[in-house]
Amino acid sequence: MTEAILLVEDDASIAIVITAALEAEGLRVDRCDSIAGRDRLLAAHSYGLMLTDVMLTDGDGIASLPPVRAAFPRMQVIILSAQNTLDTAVRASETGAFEYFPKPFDLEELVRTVRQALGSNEAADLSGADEELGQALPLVGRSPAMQAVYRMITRVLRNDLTVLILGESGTGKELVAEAIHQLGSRREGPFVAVNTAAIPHELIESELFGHEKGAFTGAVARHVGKFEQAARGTLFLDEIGDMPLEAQTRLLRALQSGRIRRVGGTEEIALDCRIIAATNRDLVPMIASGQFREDLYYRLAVVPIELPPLRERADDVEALSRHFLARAAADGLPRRQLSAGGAALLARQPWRGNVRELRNVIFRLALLARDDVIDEAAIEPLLAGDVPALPRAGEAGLFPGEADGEGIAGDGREDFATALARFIEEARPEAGTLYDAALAAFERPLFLHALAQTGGNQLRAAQLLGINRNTLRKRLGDLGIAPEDALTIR
Ligand SMILES: Nc1ncnc2c1ncn2[C@@H]1O[C@H](COP(=O)(O)OP(=O)(O)OP(=O)(O)O)[C@@H](O)[C@H]1O
Repeated sequence: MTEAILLVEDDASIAIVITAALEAEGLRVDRCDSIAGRDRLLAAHSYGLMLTDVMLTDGDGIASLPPVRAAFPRMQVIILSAQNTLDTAVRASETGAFEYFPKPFDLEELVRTVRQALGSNEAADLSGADEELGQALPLVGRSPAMQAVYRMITRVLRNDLTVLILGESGTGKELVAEAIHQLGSRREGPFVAVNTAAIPHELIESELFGHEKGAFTGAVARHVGKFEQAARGTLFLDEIGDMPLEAQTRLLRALQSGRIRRVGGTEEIALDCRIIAATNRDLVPMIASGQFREDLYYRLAVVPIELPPLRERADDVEALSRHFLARAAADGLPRRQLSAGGAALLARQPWRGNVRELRNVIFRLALLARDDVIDEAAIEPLLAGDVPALPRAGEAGLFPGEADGEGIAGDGREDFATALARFIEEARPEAGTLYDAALAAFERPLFLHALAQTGGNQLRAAQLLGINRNTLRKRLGDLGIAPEDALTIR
């Protein structure tokens, strides 16, 4: 069943037009004109998608979005705005919105995008449709190993027991943590994920516990840490095996006492979140060598859930592959089928990067394959690593060698400066055009690469590049690149 849409728009005429267009498509739309109205509807109903204006009567639709995104991570968001400034576009893209529509917009394009956004939800749902846990679980796989994982998940849904998820990188640890949150009793609260390995050591405590203004040099304002941000929800501590010892000690103290104190603070704050930790490290030898606190291990591993590597559940590879093909199609890539031979070949691979690697291979196949049916012949070159690192548009580029798929840096051994010098010498662009020509030569493979990585999704490509989406759109136009060009790689 298609999910309902929440429209937050205070311009009545625009709201009427959008509602009519979506209802004509058989979609159900609930409407409100303020942030307060939005929050009331969100608390009472479930939506697959929210369309929101930015300037609302009682506040800013973007600024008020983060808690909504955290509380309803599966709900897609499309931002509509008349404030077509760079700032609004940047802020919209920072929220991870599915799309950003500057007003006036093309109604047909909006309806198409709504369908696409809902489609990506449905694709995510398809997988778990008849699993024991019902529609909401986005985990795919019916192997005995995954059945054991599902059973463990069901055991922690109606309690707050601390869960430790163990498994190699890419086995789906974060997905399991999200599933526990979404299906569990804290689903109305936020899911806050922290990658402890990605935070500089000296900032871990302040990130987790927060700090008071002036607690240390640079602490110019009070900072609310992840524990507090996760109030009423779930705190996911990823890569726990990489946490420095002092932070482990503080974490242990927090878990033991059920209270935290901000760095530099005196006030004790009661913990109100479920803790899920994960690691791809083998903690037992780390305990033996003194790198990981044994008492913390036992605190965290109240309920251990072990995700086996994909090579030990080869039975799941076919279902996962089909699932990712559906996801790719929902993301706008060509819809592909997998032949029986192709599925068998994929199931035989070692998948050292586990499900993440399989996912990447399937997305690349969806993008690169010449035929709609993916068979052994289409898969083999990818497994052999026989794919150019940077996709090309299928036309001669400005850099020598680009037309041969070698990208900007020629044969890959040449550094960028040398390639540029060679370009200036050999391409001999007309006087006054050198800068633009060089920029185009640099941007073309870069943008195609970003589009290929994101399945042609411009918003996500812009996020990957770290540039504004409108800038990307404009440059693609200037360069004559259509997002589909990323799909034309032979
Ligand atoms: N059973 C599954 N069904 C569907 N998708 C999956 C499954 N397992 C993993 N994935 C997908 O594979 C990718 C990697 O999963 P995830 O990030 O959860 O792995 P991880 O174990 O947390 O990795 P890391 O240790 O590197 O953080 C994600 O895109 C995730 O959605």
